[in-house]
Formats: sequence, C-alpha cells, structure tokens
Amino acid sequence: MNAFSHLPAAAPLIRLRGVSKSFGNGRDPGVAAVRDVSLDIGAGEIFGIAGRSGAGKSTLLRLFNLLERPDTGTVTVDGQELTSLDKRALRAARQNIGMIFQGFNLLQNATVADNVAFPLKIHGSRQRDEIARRVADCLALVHLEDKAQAWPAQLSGGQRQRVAIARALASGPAVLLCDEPTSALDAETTRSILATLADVNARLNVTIVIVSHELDVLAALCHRVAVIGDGAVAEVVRPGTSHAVTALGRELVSLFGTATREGAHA
Ligand SMILES: Nc1ncnc2c1ncn2[C@@H]1O[C@H](COP(=O)(O)OP(=O)(O)OP(=O)(O)O)[C@@H](O)[C@H]1O
Repeated sequence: MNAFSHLPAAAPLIRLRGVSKSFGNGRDPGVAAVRDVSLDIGAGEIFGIAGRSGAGKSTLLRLFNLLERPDTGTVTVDGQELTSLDKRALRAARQNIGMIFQGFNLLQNATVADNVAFPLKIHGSRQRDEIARRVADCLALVHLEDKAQAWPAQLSGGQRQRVAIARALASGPAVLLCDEPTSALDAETTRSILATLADVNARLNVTIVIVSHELDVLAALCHRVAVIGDGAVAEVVRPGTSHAVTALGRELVSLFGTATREGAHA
C-alpha cells in the first residue's frame, strides 16, 4: 500500500484539456506522439506517467511546461493558461515549473552553488544576498550543503541529480517535472533520489509529475499513475489498489515480461 493512496484528490493545479502533439513537416502530419490527452493533477500530488518506449511519455511531460507546444488543446498551471501566453509571460510562468532530466544537465564549468544559482541569475529579479540564501536553503534541502564549492565532475550520479533537484527548486516552483530521473542510477541511489523527491513533496508541497519506465519507481513514489499507450491515456491508477496491481502488472509484463525491476544501467 502506497503511503499516500488514502489521500483524497486535491484541487487541480495542472489541467490539460484535449492536448495533442504530432511531429511532422507541415504537409505530412508524421507521428502522433500525444493524442487528445485531458488530465487534472492536484496541488501537492505526485503523479506518474508510465508506458512502453515510444508511447509518448516524454513528449507529454514536455507539454506541461510548453517545451513542446501542443497542436491543439490547452495547458493550465496554477491558474495560468500557458497556451495563451506570449513568450515573455511564458518565460515568467516557467519560474513556477522546475524540471530535472535523466542526464542531470548540469553546467560542468560551474560549481554546485553556481549551478543552483544559475536560473535565479538569468531571471535577474533577485539581489545577490537573496540568491546566496536561496542556494544555501536548496542545497540543505537535498543534503549537499558541504558540496557548494565542488564541481559536478567531483560528484556521484546521485549527488549530481540532487544538485539538479536543488537547481529546479531554486525559483520556488509549484511544480517539479521529472523525466526519467533515476534511469541512469543504480538501485540504491534510485532509492535515495526517490526519498529526496518524497521529502521535497512533503516539506514544500511541490506537485511532482514523473515519467519513468521503471514501474516500481512509480509505484513507490506516486499517488496516481497514468498508463500511456500510443500517445493516449489508457488508464489512471492508484498504486496499492488491486485495480492498480492489475493495470500496472499488465503493463509491466508487456514491458519487461517480468514483475521485477530491471537491473540498473550506468
Ligand atoms: N522531436 C521529435 N521529432 C520527431 N518525432 C519525435 C520527436 N520527439 C518524439 N518523437 C516521436 O514521438 C513518439 C513519442 O516519443 P516520446 O519520446 O515522447 O516517447 P517515450 O514514451 O518518452 O519513449 P522513451 O521511453 O523511449 O523515451 C515516438 O514515436 C518518437 O519517435
């Protein structure tokens, strides 16, 4: 039983309505990566996106902050309809949506502290001492206070991902998007990153949306999981319920032909 599965659905913080995305060249519609997806995700919820390779998981996640712009439909986050904003307003709205990736995406020629400070500096609306305080708070949140002056190359994979989490939280977002955040990590490091994400969610009430092909990762962390097939939501399940066992179990067998987690790959 997932520790959160008893929670009632919270008020929607993220709302997708009729969202579709194809990759083509204008004349040829090409691949329909996401098809007519409508979802409500509650404030403070941890929401998972599962599905086999090519199902459209990453594209769907990138529609949440308009890294991919939908062909049709609307995306609303924290009361702002992102799909109706101009570039400048969208840049400001994205301060409210952090993101982490499988490959961490840290600046290699900047210290840990400078990596975390980076989004605050480029936005340009904060004073130096406020930035320094914010960086210290975020590094403390992920237990890396002592690594502020280290370089990314001096850190383990798990530590790098925790720096990425601190950086994603620096602007105080309401939402954290996670694209396969543990896929490059071994099983033990994966557990520590999941604990960090659960802790961030509990302390800050940050809404987390996480894509993973590792169903046990989603089952351990998420309040609800959308199973995606062919770009559409096949079903939304609550880990820990017997229905979820059936739905996720079917997907697990179709993905891996087994009910255990795949071995970690470096
Ligand atoms: N920039 C792009 N240009 C063309 N096609 C794309 C692009 N991005 C994704 N696609 C296609 O859209 C479909 C969905 O891809 P997506 O990466 O969202 O799937 P996924 O479920 O995240 O897969 P994986 O688990 O392998 O990362 C795939 O057929 C993919 O080839």
